[in-house]
Amino acid sequence: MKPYLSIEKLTQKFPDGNGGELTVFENASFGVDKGEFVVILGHSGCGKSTIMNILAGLADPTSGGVIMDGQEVKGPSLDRGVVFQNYSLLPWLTTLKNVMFGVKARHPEWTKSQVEEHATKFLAMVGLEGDVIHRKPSQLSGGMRQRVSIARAFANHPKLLLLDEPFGALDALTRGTIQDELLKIWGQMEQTVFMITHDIDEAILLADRILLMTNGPHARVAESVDITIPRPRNRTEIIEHPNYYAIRNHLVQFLGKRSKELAGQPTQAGQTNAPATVRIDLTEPAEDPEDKRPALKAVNS
Ligand SMILES: Nc1ncnc2c1ncn2[C@@H]1O[C@H](COP(=O)(O)OP(=O)(O)OP(=O)(O)O)[C@@H](O)[C@H]1O
Repeated sequence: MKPYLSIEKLTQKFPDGNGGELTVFENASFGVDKGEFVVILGHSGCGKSTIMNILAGLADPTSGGVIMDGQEVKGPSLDRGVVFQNYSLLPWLTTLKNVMFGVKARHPEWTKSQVEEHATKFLAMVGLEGDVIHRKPSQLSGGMRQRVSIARAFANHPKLLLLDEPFGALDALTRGTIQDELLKIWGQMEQTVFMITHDIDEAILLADRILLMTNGPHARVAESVDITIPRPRNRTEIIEHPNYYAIRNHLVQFLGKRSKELAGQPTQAGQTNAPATVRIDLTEPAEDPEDKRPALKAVNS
């Protein structure tokens, strides 16, 4: 059976500025299940934002396509919500009205008070209550603005929520608090999320699965790493889990070394670049009682 979101043989080429062609990625194929939180990690320039723009329907790939819930993704739609690093709030509307704006578009049949109640509920879920919701974005801190964009995105309950480095502009303390709020709100809804980040610890905290991209050009999604740490997760306790550093080391090693080694290998005609599944679980008993090595399995490789 096809996954809820299916990325099929996606290829992106751009003019390289010298009359030639830059192949960013080729035949990238992977799936995301309904309600899954998937994070993509890779070095600058490998094509993460390009994939995100295609998923959002803001750009067309050179070839290949994206199927979501049985339909091909074509152009932007309310079914796909995007949260960017720069908040993209409407500056002339209050916090509450910024959230209501999207809810009204999604549910045109709702009364004004239904829309307001729904928006207020989601703002409260990210800790914005009272007078603050009647302030305009310019009167809020960066962290508060990002909370508003998260509340707005979740309040619309899109089929797919795309997060493009949403915490990149925030200080570490605020970032931590909002990560917790994001986890809380995500835990209460069956929301499919696809997120870009450069922060390995953030990726482990939030994701069900992390997709690892090799360096470009000719980048590919080489691995899909299962995050074998039970939920609910919490920033301070997660590091105590036996799998935490084993997973972290695998990711660091991939980004530091293997992303370069695997880079730049053009695909054969017709080849599909599906990622290998990696599952690291030190809590699983080793098959051979004498074997004390970490349980590391690669499937489909
Ligand atoms: N419209 C465009 N025209 C030409 N080249 C482009 C265009 N958009 C992106 N590129 C090139 O495609 C490659 C991938 O860019 P992309 O922004 O997707 O990378 P990224 O992985 O998101 O990087 P970062 O982590 O720095 O945001 C880069 O080499 C970039 O220069």
